[in-house]
Amino acid sequence: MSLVNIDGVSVEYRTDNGPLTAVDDVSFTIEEGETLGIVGESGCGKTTMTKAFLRLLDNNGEISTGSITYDGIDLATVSEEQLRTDIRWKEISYIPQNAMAALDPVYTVGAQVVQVIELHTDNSTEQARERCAELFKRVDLDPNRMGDYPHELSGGQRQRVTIALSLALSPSLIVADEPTTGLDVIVQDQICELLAEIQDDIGCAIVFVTHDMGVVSNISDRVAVMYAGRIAEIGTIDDVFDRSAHPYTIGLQNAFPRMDEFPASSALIEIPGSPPNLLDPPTGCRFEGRCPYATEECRHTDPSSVELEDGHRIECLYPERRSEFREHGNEPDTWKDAREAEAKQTP
Ligand SMILES: Nc1ncnc2c1ncn2[C@@H]1O[C@H](COP(=O)(O)OP(=O)(O)OP(=O)(O)O)[C@@H](O)[C@H]1O
Repeated sequence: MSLVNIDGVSVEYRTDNGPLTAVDDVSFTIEEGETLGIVGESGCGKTTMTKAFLRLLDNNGEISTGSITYDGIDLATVSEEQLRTDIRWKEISYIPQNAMAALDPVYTVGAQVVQVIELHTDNSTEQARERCAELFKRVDLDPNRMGDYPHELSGGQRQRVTIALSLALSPSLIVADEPTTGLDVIVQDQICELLAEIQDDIGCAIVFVTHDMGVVSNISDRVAVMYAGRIAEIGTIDDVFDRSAHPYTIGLQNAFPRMDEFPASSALIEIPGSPPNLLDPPTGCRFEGRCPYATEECRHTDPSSVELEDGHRIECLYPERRSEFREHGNEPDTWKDAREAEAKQTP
């Protein structure tokens, strides 16, 4: 049985310009003990999707349809009280994008971890402090830093504190939203390694959000590629990287250097254009305007999810053309026509 079942979930924000559907009818599962990477360009709905798990959405956002089932509980509709007492931290914890914003500047970092332990367990303050010191050691922070304020730590150290916090109650699922953003490459690697070690230790599942295909290929067992609020492709690392079937996935791979190739064997190719405005998404396939293989049909018909092999799914009208997409998808000329079409449209 899957740890979490996300079924037909849409998330809508109320804005001055009307409703904006940031996540649109998305379905996938999270399996026990796996790392699921969620990847896609800025604004495609990754943060919104992950915040929806714990109903941490901004005040103007709500889950408008669908269910998110964890251990028989629908996280989309469970009471705030039950979510707070039984789920957040204990079962599912969240590592936010910006560690500085997540930590309270007026309390020491140790006090913040101790408070979470005291609030959710029967531990005495003494026991909670001991547990906090253990957690600090686990994330390679000197327990003497427990008395420091967030601004006294480096960015990487602050992110280690949020990881310690996320581990405090040994959850079954840690949701990490771009935990390495803003950190230098060496610290990024260290944080990814730390998360992988922790997963081995406590056997939790991790959802790892990033816009970087290189990072996702390094850390994940499975990958969901999001585009304009939808899941363009989902599958194992091998499905998504070696048997990519959606032109968007191929385009994203072209745009990032491969972690296992240094120096890079080919020049990076950007995907022309930009994602659609989610206040007024186009009819048909959302990637149509940027896709080198798009047809007239793509402009009118919304692709539904097609399963290619066990668990490998894409939303594309042409699953049978996937070998052709793969064969030519990493050639600059393939994307040139789409670039020229885009240039013609730009006044
Ligand atoms: N509070 C909000 N009110 C209105 N629109 C929002 C709000 N938060 C996000 N959005 C919009 O929802 C869409 C998805 O945003 P989201 O932050 O989930 O994407 P993302 O893929 O995580 O982007 P990034 O990588 O930049 O964090 C975007 O169009 C964004 O502008």
